[in-house]
Amino acid sequence: MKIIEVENYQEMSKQAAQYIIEKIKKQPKLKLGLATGGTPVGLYQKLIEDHRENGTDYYDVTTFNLDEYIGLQGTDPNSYRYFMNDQLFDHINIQKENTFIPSGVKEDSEQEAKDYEATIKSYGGIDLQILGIGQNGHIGFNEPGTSFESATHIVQLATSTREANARYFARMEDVPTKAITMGIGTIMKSKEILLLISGDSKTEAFNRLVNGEIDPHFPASILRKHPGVTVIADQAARLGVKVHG
Ligand SMILES: N[C@@H]1[C@@H](O)[C@H](O)[C@@H](COP(=O)(O)O)O[C@@H]1O
Repeated sequence: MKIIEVENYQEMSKQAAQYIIEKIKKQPKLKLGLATGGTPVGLYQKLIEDHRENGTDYYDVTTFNLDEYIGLQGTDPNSYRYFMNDQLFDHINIQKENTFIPSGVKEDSEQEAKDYEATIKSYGGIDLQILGIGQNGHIGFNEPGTSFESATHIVQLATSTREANARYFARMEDVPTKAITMGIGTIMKSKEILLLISGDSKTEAFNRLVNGEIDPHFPASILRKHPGVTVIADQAARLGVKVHG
């Protein structure tokens, strides 16, 4: 696991954007895995700025998002489809039909999970997956205890995750209790992974990520076994953490 130490959120976002832009230049048909949450917002802003100023071309890029809430339509401002359109897709020249996000409103969500996994496979898999990390080590919505081999599936959200995401909703009761997420196995099949970690609320997660045991109770720990992982961590997230080994 390669760790890039940066000073702050802005710097993390800038370096992550550069990383993606370089990749797209080399591989215009990049299959790019994307994440939601507060962490990648700055990265998406940098990509938009760059697209405006330098014209980086997304026409042939295909994207796959990690997850979606069950029960929210794509037009719901709290859905991850809405978030992605609003924060990125509406501002670059990507073809909307090439942006995949699992649906949270299919009648048969188990089938939707299978179909999503099959779609990723039919495109030859993900070249570069962007990840954030939850305080409890979740990646996508893979909560502690999820099998490292899991494919896209339906999850019951941990109370701590619902609380952490409640800031986006009017009331705690409005936060969905379930989500559909790529599995840890799906994420691990990505050729390369770029994990972003910022802020003092993530210090413990950063410590466990780089120094802890590889254990399903801290899902992100499995990333240490992936040969192509880069972590960009800002100073607040690294505060006091020594990287061993
Ligand atoms: N499903 C998302 C994750 O993909 C994200 O990494 C995590 C951290 O969010 P944030 O970046 O807001 O701290 O929260 C959510 O639960």
